[in-house]
This record gives sequence, structure tokens and C-alpha cells, in this order.
Amino acid sequence: MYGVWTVEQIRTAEDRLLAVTPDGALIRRAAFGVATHALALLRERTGGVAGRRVVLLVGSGNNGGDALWAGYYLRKRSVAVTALLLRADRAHPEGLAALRRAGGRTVEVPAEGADAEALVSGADLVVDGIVGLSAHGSLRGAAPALVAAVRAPVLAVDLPSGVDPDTGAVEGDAVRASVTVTFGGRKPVHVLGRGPARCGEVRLVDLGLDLPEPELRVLEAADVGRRWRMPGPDDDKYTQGVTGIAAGSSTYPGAAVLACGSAVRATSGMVRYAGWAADEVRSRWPEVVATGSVEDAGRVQAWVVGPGLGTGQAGRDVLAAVFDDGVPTCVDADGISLLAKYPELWDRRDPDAAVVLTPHDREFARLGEPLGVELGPDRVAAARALAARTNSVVLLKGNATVVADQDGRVLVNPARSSWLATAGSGDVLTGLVGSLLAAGEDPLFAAACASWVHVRAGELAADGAPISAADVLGTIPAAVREAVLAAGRRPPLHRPEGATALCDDEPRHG
Ligand SMILES: NC(=O)C1=CN([C@@H]2O[C@H](COP(=O)(O)OP(=O)(O)OC[C@H]3O[C@@H](n4cnc5c(N)ncnc54)[C@H](OP(=O)(O)O)[C@@H]3O)[C@@H](O)[C@H]2O)[C@@H](O)CC1
Ligand SMILES: Nc1ncnc2c1ncn2[C@@H]1O[C@H](COP(=O)(O)OP(=O)(O)O)[C@@H](O)[C@H]1O
Ligand SMILES: [K+]
Repeated sequence: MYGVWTVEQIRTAEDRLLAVTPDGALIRRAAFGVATHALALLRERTGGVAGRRVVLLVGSGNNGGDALWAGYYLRKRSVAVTALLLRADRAHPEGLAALRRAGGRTVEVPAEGADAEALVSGADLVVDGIVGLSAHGSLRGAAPALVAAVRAPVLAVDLPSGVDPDTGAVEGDAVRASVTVTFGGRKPVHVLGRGPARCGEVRLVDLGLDLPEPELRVLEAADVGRRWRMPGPDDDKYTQGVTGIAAGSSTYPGAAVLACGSAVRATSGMVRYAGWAADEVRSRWPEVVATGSVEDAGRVQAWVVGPGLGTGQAGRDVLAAVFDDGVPTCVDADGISLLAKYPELWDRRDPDAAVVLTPHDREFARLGEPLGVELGPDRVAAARALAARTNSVVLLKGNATVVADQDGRVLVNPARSSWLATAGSGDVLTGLVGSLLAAGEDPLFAAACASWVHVRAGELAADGAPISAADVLGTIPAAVREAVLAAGRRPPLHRPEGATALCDDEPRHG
């Protein structure tokens, strides 16, 4: 798990450190990190560093200062450095002097006697020091044309210019980097909105900041693996938590099949199905115990309700019956629309039973609007507000998934590809959330771990080509295995040939 700090948190910590650090030390520490990563990138892409052409795009603040100082260090390694000054009158004076001292070339934009765009397109590496933490809005002035002329990999200083530091939103022209070198701690731009797609690989340079509790957290494989419920010798099909799925209809039986399938693949316990698609579910998943109604389904430890259910009276009655059961519940898709349409359904909910809502943007708007919660560019604030307003965990879908609970805790899961944007993929996610709730997981972590496995299963299934939601079902076990192994746990019954060691959850004798 790693932390993510807001711009304000980072700035406060920087100010405290600046007050006790010699003048210019911090910016040189940051710039040295930029230069180190620039050299590695040059070596990787061109096979060397001496004589390679690096162009610095230099804006009016300390972000440009970082780039200029990095240029100074690159000159020490005989790199040919040209700085394009977008605001020559406001370029960082010490950085500028250092670069010139080391033999770097500086060109004012608009360029006199030099074609700035040609310089950019002829570079082996471009360093984006246009704007950093003080950014507001998209690129402006000469910057968009220069960025459009880039042919080489871009190393962004702190963040890709044009992307909002606190939300990752992109509203116009913005840099697309191969590598982003950031300082002190990751910021929201690195994990939210369009940020991850624009940042490329994010590398962290330690500045020695004393940071408070992070605003957001990101789960990694080992965090998921440590929490994943694995059966021990005393377990049977009931003790691991039975997942109930109330989904699908004669119009949408596929939603039921997919949600059941993901719960089957994610756990080794039992899955029960209740609804109009019992025949379809049975024929695809013979291990599911399927009945026609929630009332007849038998005991479950958690319900999934909503996918493919329809938004009419019949669907309303299913949701009411699920709430009457008083167990943790994941409400998705039509379930969310039903809550928006029949708000009195909330009264059927047992206030002590957790609810996880898993809306996409339109479902969020439908539910949030009457409650006074708007979905703006700040998706963390929106998810938090809806979670507080509904006393639920909210998993807001998207390229970066945001999970917030009623206490304000937020976990973010940035995707590294977009193959999951395929019909039925949300139904797979819902089944995963339900199975983790049934296993007794903390609802915030149930939602976030489900999202992690969903994203990883999607990556494994896609491997660079389009996938169907059913393909994602197939790679859920591989994603879980990866998480469990990353946590240093061995899946039960997995014993190397001839080994006598017992698995983690078995008692050890003598
Ligand atoms: N603090 C520290 O200890 C350390 C800080 N470090 C570094 O400092 C960076 C923050 O530097 P910073 O605060 O000087 O501002 P920075 O982001 O360079 O912006 C400068 C000016 O750009 C302008 N501008 C705004 N939007 C724009 C746009 N879309 N397109 C074009 N221009 C735009 C705006 O000017 P305005 O428009 O208001 O005239 C703004 O004032 C930080 O990201 C990190 O790299 C590291 O060295 C580590 C130590
Ligand atoms: N561009 C994207 N990149 C990565 N993941 C995405 C993207 N768009 C959607 N997803 C993910 O795909 C799933 C889609 O869910 P949903 O919209 O409910 O689809 P459906 O209703 O067809 O099942 C969510 O988990 C969401 O986070
Ligand atoms: K930048």
C-alpha cells in the first residue's frame, strides 16, 4: 500500500523542510533525481548519454527551475542540453545561471533565429518543466505547439503539464509522458482521472519530507493477498461465507451468469442465486445453488443485488427482500437506479449491515442528484460525499476506481489499461465484491480488493488484445494467486514435489 498526498499537504511539508534547509538545496536534490532518471531513459532508448540531445521545456516557476538544474547535471555528463524558455523574464534565475555556466544553450520562445518546434522534434529526450504543483488549467501560449512537436520520450518533472495536480483532470492540451519523476510523495495526479495515462511510469525521489497521514491510499498485490480469505482444514463450503446473487432477468440473464461466475471463481465456498435466470445460471455454473426468489434462497453472508434486475416494481421487491435479510450487501447497476427511483427502499435497510454501492458515472448522477451530491472533476470528493450521505461504501467506477467509506477513508485503484471497458465487466466486479463481503472482509477493503483483482484479471486476460467479460472470469484465479504469492502466502494444497512443509493455514505439529 502506498500513500498519496494532496498538493496542500505536500506544500506544507515542503515549507517546513525549506525553513531548515540551506537555500537551493531542495531544488538541487529534486533536480539531481530528475537528471538521474533522464540519464537512465537516454541510455535505455539511445544506448548512451554523451552527445545525446535533451530539450528542456521551461516554464515560469520552480518546476522550470528543476528542469534547468537537471540540465546542469546532464551537461556534467556531456549531454547536449537546450532549454526553451517559455517565460524568459520569469525563468528560475539560479537554475538558468547554472545551466549556462555548464555550457547549456538557452533559447527564448518565441525563438529568435531558431525554430523552437524543430528543436523539440529533433530531441532524443524532452524534459517537461512547464508547470508543476501550481498548475491551473490546460497548456497555454506557445506550449501546446511545442508539446505537439515532440517525437521523443518525455520525462515530466513532478507531473505532466496540463493535467490538474489534485484531480488528474485534463481539459485541453496536456503533456503525455513516458516517465514522471515526482518528489517527496505521490500526488493525486499520479493515480486519479486521466493522470495515470498521462504520467507513464511514476518514479519517486525522496526529499526527506515529514508527511502527515496520506489523503488517499493505493493497494498493491501484497495488500490484497494478505487479506484474501483462504480455506483452512476446519473449513467447509459454509464457513467461508456464502455469497448470494440477486441479479438478472429474462431480458438480461447474462448479468446473473457473470456475477455468479465471478463469485464462484473468487472463493471456494458456496454461491447461491435467486432470480429469474436460475436455468441459465445452473447450466453455466452447476456448482451454484439456484432458486427463484430471495426468500427461498437459504442463508447467505452477503448479497449482491442489481445487475440486469430491471428498474420496475419486480426489481424493487427483490431489493426490498435483500435489505430485509440484514446482511452486508453490494448494490450495483439497476439496484442503484432502484434506490434513486424508490428512495423509501433505504428504510428497509438494516443500519448495522454494510452497503457497498458500485455506480458508474450515470448511476452516480442518478443517485447523487436528489441527495445533493454532484459528480464533478473531483471524483474523490464526490465519492466521499455520497458515502457519507448514504452511510455506505461507494466504489466509483472508471479508469481509476475510487473507493470511499462513510468515515472519509479513500482507496484508489488506477488501471494500467482500458480493456475492462467492455459490456458485462461491471457484473464481474460485483460478484467479486459480494464474495469478499461474504468472507467477512471490511467493506472498504472488500470493494478495493475486488477492484484490484478485477483490474489485474482484466490485464491478464487482455494481454494486449480485446477481451469479453467472460474472459475476465477465467483469469480471476490467476490474479488472486498472484496477490496471495506477493504476500508470501502459499495457496493451500500447493506443495512442491516431495516437500513436507505444511501450508500456511494448516496446524504445525511437533
Ligand atoms: N516547493 C519546494 O520546496 C519544491 C518544489 N519543487 C518544484 O516546484 C514546483 C512548484 O513550483 P511553483 O510553485 O514555483 O510553480 P510551478 O508549478 O512551477 O508553476 C509556475 C507558474 O506557472 C504558471 N502556470 C499555471 N498554470 C499554467 C499552465 N497551465 N500553463 C502554463 N503556465 C502555467 C503560473 O503562473 P501564472 O499563470 O499564475 O502567472 C504558476 O505560478 C513543483 O511542482 C516541483 O517541480 C521541487 O523543486 C522540490 C522542492
Ligand atoms: N476506460 C476504462 N479503463 C479501465 N477500466 C474501465 C474503463 N471504463 C470502465 N472500466 C471498468 O469496467 C467496469 C465497467 O462497469 P459497468 O460500467 O458497470 O459495465 P457493465 O454495466 O457493462 O457491466 C468497471 O469496473 C470500470 O471500472
Ligand atoms: K511538469
